[in-house]
Amino acid sequence: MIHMRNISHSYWDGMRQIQTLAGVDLEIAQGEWVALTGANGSGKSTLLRLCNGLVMPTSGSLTVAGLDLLDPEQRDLVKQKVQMVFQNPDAQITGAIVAEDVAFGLESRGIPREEMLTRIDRTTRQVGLGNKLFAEVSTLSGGQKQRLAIASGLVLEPQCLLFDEATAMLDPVGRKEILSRAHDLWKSGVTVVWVTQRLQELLEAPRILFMERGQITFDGDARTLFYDTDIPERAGWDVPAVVKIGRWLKQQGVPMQNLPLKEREVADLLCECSFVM
Ligand SMILES: Nc1ncnc2c1ncn2[C@@H]1O[C@H](COP(=O)(O)OP(=O)(O)OP(=O)(O)O)[C@@H](O)[C@H]1O
Repeated sequence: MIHMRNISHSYWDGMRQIQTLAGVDLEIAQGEWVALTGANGSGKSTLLRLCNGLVMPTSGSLTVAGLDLLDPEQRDLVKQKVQMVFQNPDAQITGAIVAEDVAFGLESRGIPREEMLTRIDRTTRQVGLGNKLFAEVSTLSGGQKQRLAIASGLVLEPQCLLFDEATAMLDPVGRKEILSRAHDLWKSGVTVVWVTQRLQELLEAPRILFMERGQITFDGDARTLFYDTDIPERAGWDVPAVVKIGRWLKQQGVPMQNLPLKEREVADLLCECSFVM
């Protein structure tokens, strides 16, 4: 789905070049859920924006959904296939009414009216806004606005959704809601790249990318990241209790593949250990 070869990128800040990505290689297959994390300024947003042509690499090759992003005509097609959800929904909502906002991308692509209505109806339901079609956007909660932003991307039937800290401005309920909608979409076959600073979201991700100074320095699963690298310490993370207990269990000889990522797994392991002790 996403193939990056030796991608570099830099910004010109008016005085000098600021290198944001330095020789990134990355393969993401269709249907994967990939969590992307790293310190502020490590290059996460730039990497994400490259994937739908919002920024262009300084060097390297990049294809998304089989299309070459360096070719301007193919780039326009990629922008349909890959949709992005930003941290602040207000920055991407353009309509005053829910249906109007969802319709915007379809109108600009000349989709026939009949099909537009079907798609708007389907996607607003998919994100739980079926009963808000004619509501004014200004009356929606933060979580509802973020769901509207997802619907407006989803209505274009993308193969991939990029979430750039899309839950950072939401309360725990709104956060759960968005995560669960994203999960449903992933289960239906959409590729998801999920930028986050939340360790809980990393623990639940099947694949994690960790970025440092414009490079991907870790690409693997949560067990390896939390139990077999010094990244949590290097990144200054306050690891969750489940990992603290897991590290103790590791010292007691529990094999890597059994180390817990969920609270339920801790309970199971402690029960087993108490039989052994
Ligand atoms: N439009 C821009 N012009 C100049 N420099 C930029 C621009 N956007 C980002 N940068 C710089 O590029 C580097 C990488 O930024 P990027 O936003 O990709 O990192 P990030 O990991 O997403 O950070 P954050 O977690 O703070 O969003 C930073 O040093 C940033 O200051």
